[in-house]
Amino acid sequence: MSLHITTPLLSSRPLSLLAGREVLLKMEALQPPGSFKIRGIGLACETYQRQGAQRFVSSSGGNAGLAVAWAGRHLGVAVTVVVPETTSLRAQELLRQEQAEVIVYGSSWQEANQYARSLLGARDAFLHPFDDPLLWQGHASMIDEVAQSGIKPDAVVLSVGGGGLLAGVVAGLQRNGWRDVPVLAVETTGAASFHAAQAAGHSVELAEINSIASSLGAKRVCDQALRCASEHPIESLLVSDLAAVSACERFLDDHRVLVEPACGASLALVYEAHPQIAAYQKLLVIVCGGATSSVEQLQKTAAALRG
Ligand SMILES: COC[C@H](NCc1c(COP(=O)(O)O)cnc(C)c1O)C(=O)O
Repeated sequence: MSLHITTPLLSSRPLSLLAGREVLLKMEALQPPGSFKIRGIGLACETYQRQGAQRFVSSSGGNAGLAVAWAGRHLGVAVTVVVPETTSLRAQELLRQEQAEVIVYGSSWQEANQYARSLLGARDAFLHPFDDPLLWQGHASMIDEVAQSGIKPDAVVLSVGGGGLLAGVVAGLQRNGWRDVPVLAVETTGAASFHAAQAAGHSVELAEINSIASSLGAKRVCDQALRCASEHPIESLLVSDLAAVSACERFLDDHRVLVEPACGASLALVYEAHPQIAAYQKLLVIVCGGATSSVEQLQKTAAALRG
């Protein structure tokens, strides 16, 4: 019994009409903790529990931390999540709702992460939000499900934060014999760590993150994401914060599902008719989800961005 669910693969009528091509949606927003994260985090937590872990420790104030908290509650393992002061009260509330111990420490993820690691004892397992082979192996299951449906996409659209979703989807494409299916890897312009690494030809750390898509806010992508870029066709694309938020608003109307701007970034390729999608007839969008938004927050952010 896995901790994640098999999610719907929808053919979106409104997005297909808008794009003039078939747009398929892998609805990871419907995973119980609210995002795709539970696929990889669930596999990692089950593995670490089998290896004797009696506590899971995470430094993610976002959806990865929430997936760890959800997995711990279902596996009967204690969870401690260390989050920076910038973490929203809503995110902290969601973590506590899953019975996780929440420690607020530091003004950045880096500080919270260092403190989280300092707490680790012999019986603890640290769950990294994106840089762990078990995460990539678990995330790949979403592509297995697409292959099992008998539908082969011409390209896959996904969002990039630290690169764990990208690494998982590429692993899934390769293990299903789809090395010819390119990935359109999307970031917001203020969180473009993968784009910077691609341009530089090596790993790059951004000086700062400057995007409302906070769940994409990793200053440096994992090395595995760069390895994927050297062995699989990947195009790195950027969208604005406004395009990402507008996509969330339109998606809520079109499909009645609220997602974070991190997910809106991918949907924006379709809603903004990005030229890069014109080459593909059957487009698969990973609707990665995200639980730390609210309708009120989305509307406030959109209004602020529109000025
Ligand atoms: C800073 O945050 C990293 C990570 N969120 C990552 C994330 C991504 C990107 O996934 P990644 O590329 O990090 O594996 C996409 N879409 C959503 C809704 C996400 O929450 C976290 O939750 O700690």
